[in-house]
Order: sequence, then structure tokens, then C-alpha cells
Amino acid sequence: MGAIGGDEMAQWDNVDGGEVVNGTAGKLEKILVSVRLRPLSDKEVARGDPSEWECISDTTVIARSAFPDRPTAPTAYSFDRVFRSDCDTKEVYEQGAKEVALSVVSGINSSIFAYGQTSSGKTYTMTGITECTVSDIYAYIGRHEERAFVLKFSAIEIYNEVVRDLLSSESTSLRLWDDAEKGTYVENLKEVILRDWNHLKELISVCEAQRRTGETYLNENSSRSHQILKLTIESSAREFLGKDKSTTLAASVNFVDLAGSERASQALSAGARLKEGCHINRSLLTLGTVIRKLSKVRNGHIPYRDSKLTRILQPSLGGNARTAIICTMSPARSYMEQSRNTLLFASCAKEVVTNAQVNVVMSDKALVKHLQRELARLESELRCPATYSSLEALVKEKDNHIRKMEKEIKELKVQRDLAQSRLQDLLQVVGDNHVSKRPLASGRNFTFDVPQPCEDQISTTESSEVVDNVQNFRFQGRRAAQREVGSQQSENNVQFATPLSYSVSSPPFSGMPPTTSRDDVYQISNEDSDDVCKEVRCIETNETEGKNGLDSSAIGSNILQDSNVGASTHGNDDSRHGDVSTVTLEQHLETVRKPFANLVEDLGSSTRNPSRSRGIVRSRSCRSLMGSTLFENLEKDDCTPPSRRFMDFPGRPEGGQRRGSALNFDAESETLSRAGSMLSEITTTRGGPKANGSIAGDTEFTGIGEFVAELKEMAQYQKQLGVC
Ligand SMILES: Nc1ncnc2c1ncn2[C@@H]1O[C@H](COP(=O)(O)OP(=O)(O)OP(=O)(O)O)[C@@H](O)[C@H]1O
Repeated sequence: MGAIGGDEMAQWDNVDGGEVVNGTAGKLEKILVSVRLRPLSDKEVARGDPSEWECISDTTVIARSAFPDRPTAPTAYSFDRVFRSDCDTKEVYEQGAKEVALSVVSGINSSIFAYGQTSSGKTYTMTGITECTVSDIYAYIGRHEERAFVLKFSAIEIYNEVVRDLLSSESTSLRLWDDAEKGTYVENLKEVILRDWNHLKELISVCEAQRRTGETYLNENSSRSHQILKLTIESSAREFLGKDKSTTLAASVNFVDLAGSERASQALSAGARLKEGCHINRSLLTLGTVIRKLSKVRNGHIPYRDSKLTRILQPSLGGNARTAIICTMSPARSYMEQSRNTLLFASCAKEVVTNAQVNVVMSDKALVKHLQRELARLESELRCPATYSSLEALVKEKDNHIRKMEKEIKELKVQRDLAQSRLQDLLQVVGDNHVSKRPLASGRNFTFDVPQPCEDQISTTESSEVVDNVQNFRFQGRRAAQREVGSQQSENNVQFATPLSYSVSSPPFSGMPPTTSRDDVYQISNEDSDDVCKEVRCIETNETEGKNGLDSSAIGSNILQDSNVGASTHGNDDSRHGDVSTVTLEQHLETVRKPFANLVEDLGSSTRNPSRSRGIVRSRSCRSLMGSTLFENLEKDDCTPPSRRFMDFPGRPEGGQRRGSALNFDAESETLSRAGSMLSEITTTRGGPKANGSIAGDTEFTGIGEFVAELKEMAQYQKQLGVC
């Protein structure tokens, strides 16, 4: 019997003699695979079956001739170690199993397999390997008196897919159970605590006697079951026994002597032997599948549960264990194909990786001690000034951020209240003026187009045409201009992709001289182009019917008249222009000035861009000041598809029907509200302050400042006329 020594021994000494580290990381390593050739048996020699396999090195075995059925199949196979037929089992153990097997003393699970066809020498090999291993283990224990060892032994066989306890005289079938910690285990399996090496020898003898064997044509004493001998070793440092620091290393080594695959035709088996052979082959097939899958993908589904053999051996095949497989084979030519299958299995097996870990069992006291230490460490981390100060700084930063946001919210609320009060003022005035509800006798319509996202499509040419048309309108007579510009706008509206148009009318001043210094952006709304542009006439100029004269609110109300009214009066107003007295106009001007007084102030510092040809109201600018849901609604309209973007109002000549409107009140109040919104938008566009106090420079609208200025200008002119 050999003894543990050399570097391996030193390694183990380090483990069991030193401090045990809990939760040691696993070590990934491949299964150690070796091949052992046995000598030709007497039968094989007798029938003149030549030896076809030869070990050409310590790692490579070759077939001397090609395989009869597969002439192109490779004939050379390399493994971790190959053993010639004249090698004794001791050598096989030393080089092919010892390192793995003795890992058990350092708390690492290990397994030694023997795999091969029937009569290839598995039992012969495993018997010797087991003996060598146990001998070395006892030798190790003898050298390490500082540690207390407990050895336990158990043995099972899997016969026809029935698990049986080989240490029990009863032949009852044992059940397999799965446990989160223990993995798969055999229920009610007898486990004997070993007294000494001789005790183990006795038990192994019992197992041999209990194991199912039978005579076949190929093997007089053929094993008809898979046998698994399990030796569990627990060790603790004697000095810590019963103390807080006490820990235990616990691991098992499995000696697996598989039943041999056989061909019924060669084994000449029948009856019970044939049935056994079927079970053996089936379970070996599953083992081969598991090994093949493990050799390719580790994370895929591995059919461990397809047989009891693979269920029990799962930790040894792909889990927490070091594993060595010794493949045995007959060198006889008549078993070439079976030998080749064995080598293919071995080739797959050598690619399988296991993850062996040191298994440390802590005593309750040690566990409590360990947890207390961990708790103390965490508490000290919490108390660490560096950590605390960084947390404190983070909290301060968050607090500052919250305060800043609260301040911003307050400011926004103030702005919202201010905007709402302004809107109410405007609506109040608008409401007062609306009471008169005078039909628009005539009026010049100022249309503020609100281009939708396709505003970039507007060409300079189109813009200049519009301006020209407006000027034509202003200086050549309103009716003619309306026709011309209305037609032009119809075209423009198509190009604008259905722009939203707001119309503001002013009283007609046909005699007013051209104000070429101003480049207004007025357009004439085209009532006839509704089908195309779907414009909404939100604000229209009201004009008193000529001979009735203008009352003081007429101009004020001009921004509120229903579009129908405006439309109905377009054609009959020229004759009334001269009926407007200068006094009345001044009154109207004053009326207009009142609601716009504040707004004009805002517009005092306005920056205008007269060169732009369209009044574009950006709700983004307006809403910040007004905070009105009306703007939200308007913007919603902006965002709706073009077909839903505009509203027609009841009573329009086109019989318009509200479509896609977000405003939910009756048409008249809607008109009023829109007018109010419109005014608010006007005041908050170019020249109006943004919420943050800056100038709303992103709009192209010529604001109410211009409108009011024009009114002033007109009044002035009328005054002059009156004087004349
Ligand atoms: N390396 C070897 N040297 C000498 N004899 C051997 C060797 N290997 C096996 N034998 C002999 O070959 C015969 C068959 O061996 P063994 O029973 O171990 O085969 P097996 O693979 O276990 O067969 P089965 O699967 O049928 O149980 C035995 O008589 C055994 O003594």
C-alpha cells in the first residue's frame, strides 16, 4: 500500500493543519481520464483472437489495424494516461486515481469510476484502486494525530434500476430523494462508522458477496449491477474540539464499479441475463449521454434524472467533486468496436469539467461566532466616518435640490396666478363687449396663421406674395383685396398643410394712407377655402353697422365676433366707412386701450421682426405666461393630425361642425375663450415676456403692440380727417 506524500501531502497538510476558510471557492478542473488495457484472457488466446491495441506512449493508445466497419475512423486516442496490459493496479492507482481519490481527506468530494465493456477488467481494477485508496487514507490518518477523523462507509448497487443496500441483508428497494443541501441521497441507507482498516475490509467483502453477479459467455463472474462504495471522512482539529473555533472537514470518495456493456449476441445472454443486460446498457447509455452533453455545454439540460445511476452520480459528473475515470478495455480484435466505443466515451469524459470545493462543516458555536464577527464588521463599516460623511453630503445635496425645486414651484404658481388674472381681465372685457353682439358690417381681417410642423415648407416667394396681397388689400380696396388674397391664402393654406388661422379684423379705413414703413404679417382669411384649410375663425373684428354708429364697445368687441357675423358682413361695408366719426373712433380706441393697457406695457420693449410674413403663435411661449388650459387645448389641437386640427363653428356658412376640438363648452363661449386665448397669445408672443423674464424670441408673430399701435395711428388719422 502506498502512502500520501510529496507535494500533494504538503497541500493537504496546509488545509487540515491550518486555518479553515469558510466558503472556499470551487476549483474548476477536467475529469482525469485514463485507459487501461488488460492482457488477453485465456479464452481469447485460445480462439486465436489477436491483440489489436497497443499503447505507444503513456498517453496514447492506437489500433494496429483499421476498424472493420469504419475504415476511416481514427485509430489513435490520447488521454491523461494509458496503461499497458502489463501495468499493475498499483501503478494505475498512483497515476490515474490517487490524486483525485485522496482529495477526500482535505474536504473535497471525489469519485473514481471504472467504465468498459463486460470482462474488460473493471472489477479487477476497482478492487485494487479501492484498496490502495483506503490504505493511503489510513496511512494519512496515522500521520495526523492532531486531527480527529471519523470514517463512515456505505454501499449500494443498482440492479435493474433498483437501488439496494449492499450492507443490508434485506433486498428491499431504496428510494432516492432530492435535498437542497445534500443533493440526491438514498433513503434509509445504512452507513457504518469504521473502526479501522480491517473493519473496512470486512465490509467490502460483504459487499462483494451481496452484489449480483452471474455467469455469462464472456465473463464467468460478471457483475450484473452497478456498485457504488462510499467512504465518508470527517476530520476536525483536536485542539478545537468542543470549542468555539471547531470546524469539520467532511467529504466522500465514491468507488464506482459499473456493470459492463455487452452485446447480447456476444454474451449469448438470454432470460434474466438478457434483461439485466438491457438495464445495464440503458443506464450506461444515459451515462454516456450525460457525459457527452457535459462535455459540450455545461449550462444546457443534462438528463441526470433519466437513470438512477446518473442521479446518484450527478455531483461526481458535473458538480462538487473531483473525478477520475479509468476506462478498461480488452485488446482482443473481436471486441474492437466495443473498445472503440469505450474510447469515445473516454474522449467525451475528458472534456467534462467539475467544480470541486472544500466542504466545511461548522459547529453551531463556530457558526454563531462567525456570524457575530460578520455583524461587528458591518457595524464598524456603518460607523466609519468616511462613509458617514459621504452619506451626509449626499443628503445635503438632495435637500438643496428639493429646496430649489420648491422655490421654482412657488415662482411658477405666482406666474400662473398672474396669467390667470390677466386672462380673467381680458375675458371680462371681452364678455362685456360681446353683449352688444353687433354684426360685423365690414372689417379687415387679420389672419394669424399658425403653421404646423411643416412650416419649413413655406417658401420665401409664398411669403412675399402674401405680403403683397395684404398690401393690395390695404390700399386698393378691401373687397377686391379680399377676393385676391383669399384666393392666395387658399393656396397658401394648402401648402401650410392646413394651418390654423386666427382672424382679427380691424375697422375699415379705406382712406388711410399706406403705412409702408410697417411690414405687417396680415393675411386675409378666406372663408371660401374652409374645405381645404379648415381654418378656425377665432377672433374677428366687429364693426358696427354703419348708420347705427359705433358704440363705445364696438372696437373692443371686434375681436370677438363670431366668424359667421364677419363672413356675412364682408360684402357690404364700403359705403359705411365715412359714417364713423372721429369722436366715436377715439372712444373705441380708448375702449381697446383699456384691456390692453397692461399688455402694451409688456410690449414696450418688444422686438419685432416685420420681415416675417406670418404671425406664428407658439403655445410654448404663451403657456409659460398664461398657464391656461386654453393653451393646452390649443396645443393639443396643434398636435392632432391635420384632419382633426381645426374646428368649425356652428352656424358657419359651411355648416361647420366641431372636429377634433379639445374645448368642451358651447360654441359661443368657446369662441369667447378662444378670443381670450388669442389675445393672451398675442401679448405673449414676440415682445411679450417669457416666464423666465426673457424675450420670447422664438415667435414670428407681430404682436398686439403693433395692432394697438395701428389703432392709435388710425385714430390719429381720423382725428386729422375730423379737423379737416
Ligand atoms: N489487468 C488485468 N490483469 C490480469 N487479469 C485481469 C485484468 N483485468 C481483468 N482481468 C481478469 O479478467 C477477468 C474479467 O475481469 P472483470 O471481472 O474485472 O471484468 P469486468 O469488466 O468487471 O466484467 P463485468 O462487467 O462483466 O463485471 C477476470 O478474470 C479478471 O481477473
